[in-house]
Amino acid sequence: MASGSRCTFHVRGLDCAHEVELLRAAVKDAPGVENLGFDLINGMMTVDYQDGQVDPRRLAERITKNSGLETTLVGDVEPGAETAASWWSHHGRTFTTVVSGVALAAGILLGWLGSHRAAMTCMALAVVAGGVWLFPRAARSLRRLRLDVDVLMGLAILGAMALGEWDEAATVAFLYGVSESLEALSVARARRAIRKLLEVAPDTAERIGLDGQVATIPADQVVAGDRILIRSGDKVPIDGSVLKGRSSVDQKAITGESVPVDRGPGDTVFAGTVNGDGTLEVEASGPVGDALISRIVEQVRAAQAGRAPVERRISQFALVYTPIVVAVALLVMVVPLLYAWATVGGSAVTWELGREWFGRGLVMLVIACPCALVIATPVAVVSGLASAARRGVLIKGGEFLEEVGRLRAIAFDKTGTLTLGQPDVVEVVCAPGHDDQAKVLRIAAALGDRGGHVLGKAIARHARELRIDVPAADDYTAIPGKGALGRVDTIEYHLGSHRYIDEAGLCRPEFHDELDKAETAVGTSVALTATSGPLGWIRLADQPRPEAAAVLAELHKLGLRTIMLTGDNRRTAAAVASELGVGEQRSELLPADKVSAIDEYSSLHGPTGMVGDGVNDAPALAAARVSIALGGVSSGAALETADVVLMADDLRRLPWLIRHSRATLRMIHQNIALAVGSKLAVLILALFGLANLWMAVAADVGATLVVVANALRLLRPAED
Ligand SMILES: Nc1ncnc2c1ncn2[C@@H]1O[C@H](COP(=O)(O)OP(=O)(O)OP(=O)(O)O)[C@@H](O)[C@H]1O
Ligand SMILES: [Zn+2]
Repeated sequence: MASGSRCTFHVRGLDCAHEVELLRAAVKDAPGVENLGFDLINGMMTVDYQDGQVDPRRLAERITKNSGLETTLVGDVEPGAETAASWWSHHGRTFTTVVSGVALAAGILLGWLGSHRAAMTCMALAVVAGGVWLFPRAARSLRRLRLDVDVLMGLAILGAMALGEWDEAATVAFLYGVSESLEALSVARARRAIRKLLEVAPDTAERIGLDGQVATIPADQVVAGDRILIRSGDKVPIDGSVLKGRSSVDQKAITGESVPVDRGPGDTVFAGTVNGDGTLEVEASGPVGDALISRIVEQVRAAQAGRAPVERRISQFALVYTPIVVAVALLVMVVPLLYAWATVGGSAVTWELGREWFGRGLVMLVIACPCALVIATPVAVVSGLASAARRGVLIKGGEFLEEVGRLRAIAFDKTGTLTLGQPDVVEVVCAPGHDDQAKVLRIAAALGDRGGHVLGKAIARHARELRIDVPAADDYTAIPGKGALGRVDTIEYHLGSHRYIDEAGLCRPEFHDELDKAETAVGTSVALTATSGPLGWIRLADQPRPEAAAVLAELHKLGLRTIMLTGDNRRTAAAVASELGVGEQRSELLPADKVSAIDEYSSLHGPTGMVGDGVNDAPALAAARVSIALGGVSSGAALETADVVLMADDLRRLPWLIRHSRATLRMIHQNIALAVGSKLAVLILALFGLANLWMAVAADVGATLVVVANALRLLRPAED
């Protein structure tokens, strides 16, 4: 199979669902093109293609020619050209709409004053000004036999002119201009909101030179290893680790919570966060482009480029809806005439009758436009994604926003998710017949040091705190969900759950009973054995997250079921579950068992999401309808793999996320109902000859306006 490449284009005027259709059509037959992505917020389009089959520059020319939208390959644009045409590309539509509106108003006024010729001229001007964008696009669509908004509106305007209804034609042209400007404005609004996310990092940094002199340089010139001075009250310009100084840092830009965190030598600070009252000297970990905030912005950008499933369904609906309404419109235009001719005869087919029904048909052509309907979803989705990002919740696409809103249950991993994941050793116990506690700790630490398991690492840390010399283990092998084995001084040892050493045949009856008893105490006991038999066990205790109980209670109030999935032993699991008030719990699960538990739970209770810390729960996260990772600030891995990332190392945003997703879904549904309802109302009025063209367009524009305004409410900064 040929491998694929991706190229990105800047498309001038790409800011609504409508242009997306034009662009899709423009590349449809190009060989080698595999997948298209659209970023309405930044006016970008990405094309995935098979290597060697597509010349991106030629493709840009082709798209420009076929769609009429000026398309340039990113990297090819000279900065000068960008600004030259930009006033027109940004404000051109608004400008022509205003001209059209003024001409229309003048025309109406002159009409009242009885100056009919002058009024007609003004109306004609209003049509031309309102139609400069519309007619060329409509012509292009017609050539490709596409019935889109432009074609329908264009036909309505021409039809009205044919009937001599100049004021109607002018009104339609003007109102359509208004609706287009509104769409562009609403997208510009969302675009700004996302850009604001980026702007949290300052443009300059203060670099400390080798001679100790401080120089102000552009932030994007910082490279890994630079020493950066961050004064009290300043924003941090780059990600890095503190070399000198101590201060509190407000991480709101990243986590959405303005709880200051203490930072001193060795700690990490992030670009975009705000330094408190100390001065810090920081070693940059890399260029600004690699900073966490840049990655978040990149993810949000990519997220809103995709289409949410509701959006896709609406587009499909529009694809059917429009031709049907157009067909009805045509029937309305001809059937009454045919009927009159068949029943009464040729004399009944009068100019008056034709005019009447032709007019009603035109109204229906306008109703056939799916505008408000199509814009209803993307604006809501983009607003929803952007406002979530502002609160430290990174959602990887509209589909996940939608899925979260539909969840019926949430599964939680235990360690690191419902608990802090920082276990401490509370007890080291020797097996019957042994008495060297230090040896148990030393060997366990040697194994724990090799792997990445929290329990093993905690044991190793504890041993070092007691100044025990931890030897290096050889041939370390981890057995996920069970334990690990390895060699210390050529002797093989096993470290793991009681179940693991039972299954490995390494347990002994007396030890078994004592360990069983010990497991009634708080915490998790990890057993250590040699091949000759048990040496002892180490009990570790982890703290529940302080916010966990309240979060679980709130989720229950929101009507969600909760379940805890853990590899830990039954008693510990039960103790944690009852302390926190988790709905259900399953224990002693291997990673694969967690996957089947999620599947089972989903089929019993409906869509189930999974919350984990993204460290060792990847399979279960992947199995869930939506995977939610917490602690984006502390684990970069979570940022890449989970569908939703709570940037703070904290569960409190979870109920907010549920409410937010549900609110977004509700808003989308309201918007759709509104758009469809207003169409239906006009349709019925039109059938009875009670609606005219401007009413139909006004209903469309009105609905678009309300729908967009409604969706933008999601961007409102709220206290929570
Ligand atoms: N590398 C290891 N070192 C020591 N013990 C281990 C190791 N791997 C697993 N265990 C043992 O197996 C049990 C289950 O481990 P596992 O890593 O599956 O837990 P988990 O499912 O991640 O826990 P939780 O569900 O609480 O997050 C642990 O409680 C521990 O006793
Ligand atoms: Zn046993």
